[in-house]
Amino acid sequence: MNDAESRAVGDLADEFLDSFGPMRDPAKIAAAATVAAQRLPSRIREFLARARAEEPAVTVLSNLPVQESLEPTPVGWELASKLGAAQREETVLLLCGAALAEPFGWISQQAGRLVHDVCPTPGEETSLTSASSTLALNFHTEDVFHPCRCDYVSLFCLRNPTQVGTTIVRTDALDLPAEIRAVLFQERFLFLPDDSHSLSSLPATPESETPGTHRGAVLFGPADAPYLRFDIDFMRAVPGDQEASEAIDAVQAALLEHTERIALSPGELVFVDNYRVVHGREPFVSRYDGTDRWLKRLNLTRDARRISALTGKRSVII
Ligand SMILES: O=C(O)CCC(=O)C(=O)O
Ligand SMILES: [Fe+2]
Repeated sequence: MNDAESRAVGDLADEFLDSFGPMRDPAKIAAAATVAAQRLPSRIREFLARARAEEPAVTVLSNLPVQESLEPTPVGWELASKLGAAQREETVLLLCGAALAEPFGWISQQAGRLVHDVCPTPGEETSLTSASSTLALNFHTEDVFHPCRCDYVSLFCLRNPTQVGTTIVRTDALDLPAEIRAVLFQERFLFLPDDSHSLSSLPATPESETPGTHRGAVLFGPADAPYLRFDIDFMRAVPGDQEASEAIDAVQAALLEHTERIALSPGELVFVDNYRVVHGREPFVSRYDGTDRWLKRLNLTRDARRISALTGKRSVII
């Protein structure tokens, strides 16, 4: 966006923050953001409306406002939450996201916050969560286990001094043999909650000891341009199904052949279509000196009523 549009987004964020203060009530904030997003510059609303209609794999907004006086990168989301770090940037993400789809969160993830912090955390360097650093994050569908997982995962870059790449693979790029595709279209796979979810907040399921486990297919939707659900670290074939297990390996191998990278710069916001793209992250070295990479993250659904239908509650926090 141009500088005038960027300023207008910043002004709208300030106005929103003045009216609503820190984000305490997620349902109220999400609804208010959807209304306020109508006042974003028209070119941005049109751009995002087109993205919603045409389903591009990734959509990027650039030149969004990030304050010169941005505070040091917090060492983890808990501290960020306690400090209320980068509230203005959080609001910018919320407003832009709400122009594309509906914000929601998880009670089991980052304590039910609507906007998350993605920054390296001491002790988590090799974890399988966004708080890691030295270990690459494998390609994954965000929240692969859940039927209400987001349509878009949005990542807004505040700091990325060493240009660490977010890695992606477009489902359309995968050229899998027909017999493997046929297996992947069948519900022969178990998807598990990833380590960013606290298991105690997830419902127990009969299918497995792990709460929140869900059975489903890897490919679904349009036969000629299928949607994908995949996370090598948090899925497995139904026990005893060797063919399904081999199909998982075939997908993982294909993903590694079609890797693209997006190294976000401050002020860039990427909306990753969570049905059409899997994403991950390159490894990097964290410094914990306030200059580390820092993103804000927001989950977006195209239909929040799906959440109410499933949970039996009118809530934007699953
Ligand atoms: O840090 C990134 O670029 C992506 C991390 C990630 O997978 C996520 O936050 O969902
Ligand atoms: Fe992710």
